[in-house]
Amino acid sequence: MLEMSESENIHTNSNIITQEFIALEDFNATGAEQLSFTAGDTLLVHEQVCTDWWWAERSGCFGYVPSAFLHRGVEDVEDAWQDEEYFSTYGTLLHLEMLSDRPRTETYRQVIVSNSAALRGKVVMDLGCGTGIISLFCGRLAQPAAVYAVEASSVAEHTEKLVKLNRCEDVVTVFRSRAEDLMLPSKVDVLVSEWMGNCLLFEFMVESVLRVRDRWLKDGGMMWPSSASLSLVPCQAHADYSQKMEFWENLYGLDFSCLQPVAQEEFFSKPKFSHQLDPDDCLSTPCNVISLDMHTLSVSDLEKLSGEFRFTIERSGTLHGFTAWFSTFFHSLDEGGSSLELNTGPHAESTHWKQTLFMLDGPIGVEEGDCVGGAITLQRNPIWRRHMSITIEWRIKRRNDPTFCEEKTKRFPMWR
Ligand SMILES: N=C(N)NCC[C@H]1O[C@@H](n2cnc3c(N)ncnc32)[C@H](O)[C@@H]1O
Repeated sequence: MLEMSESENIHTNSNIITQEFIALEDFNATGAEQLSFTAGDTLLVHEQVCTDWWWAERSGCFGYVPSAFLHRGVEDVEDAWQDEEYFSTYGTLLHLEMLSDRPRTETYRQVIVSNSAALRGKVVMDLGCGTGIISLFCGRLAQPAAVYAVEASSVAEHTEKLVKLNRCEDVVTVFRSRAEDLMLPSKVDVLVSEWMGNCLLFEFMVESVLRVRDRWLKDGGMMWPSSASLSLVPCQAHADYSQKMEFWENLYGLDFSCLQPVAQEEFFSKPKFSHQLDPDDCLSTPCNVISLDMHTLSVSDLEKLSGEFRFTIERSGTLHGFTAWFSTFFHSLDEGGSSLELNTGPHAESTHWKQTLFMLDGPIGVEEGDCVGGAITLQRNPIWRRHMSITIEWRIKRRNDPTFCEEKTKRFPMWR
């Protein structure tokens, strides 16, 4: 890596315009002339030497950087949060899908019912209330002093009517606003929200929940969900592999296999949402790879979350990939009361999220007793703030062949 003094003789070209770029992901230099950086770093590009490599500076150090890892500065991005598109999506009766999700909606109802006594006289905020069903549970199944039903999309117009129709207007007040922009009459005792996206974090509504917690939750107040975890399991996915990959090998007697690399890129380079994992396709006992405490988690923690895993294969089969899902936990307002759990995994009643499948670049036969270790990293997109990439690193060791060790890594954008 070159220091400031050495570099001035190499790239002094007065008509070069230095431009600021943001690093989309980590880059580890593989040569002295390259410059390492971390996702989110700001780099000054002094010369776009060629298409793929630019001459750049970070904190007084210079070197070549891969242009594919960089994006123009955030100020160039019109709408890093894509709020207009995001909230217009939720202004529709997309809420029917969420209301139809019985395990999800019933869990929140159970939380209110089992805490109804402790909620008496409390002030509750329902962040991102949608049609307001959680607020209506509070108004009808408990006796809080007030419920602030906060919703930024146009569905809030309907929420007002639903509050009146269900005779909750004395307790529930609807605020049509981004929660971050709220001015409230008081802090709240309970901040309840159904913020979870695919793979737990997609949409990153969780950032809004944390910012509102820091601004409006009383000291000692309750977050519902109180904690969340991401689980992972090595799995088979014969149907997906057959339908998207083997499909091309013999098409009406014709060989279309030259399209398989295209299919690999098109179907398996990104995660598959709403995957229904058959418990019999789990090759091991699932494990928690990431746990979030909603009372202490900070917004900066969201930039990069990672966890390690170590699976022992419990049944011989084909490792096609890994499947992820989340659980959320709701602590009781009563000291020592039991928590409630919403589990979106393959062994629980199916929810509208189902699970998320990460297909590897080729199936691998595994035997009982083999070991699959590694790590998963959720790297938030420094430009497109509702997006992230999930990188899975794994290594396979075979019980019957101590000389075998295959290590690979794959990065899945969700979606940018
Ligand atoms: N993945 C989810 N659970 N998404 C639920 C999102 C619901 O919360 C609403 N919402 C999301 N972020 C916000 C916010 N910062 N302020 C108010 N409402 C929000 C959104 O309009 C939709 O009704």
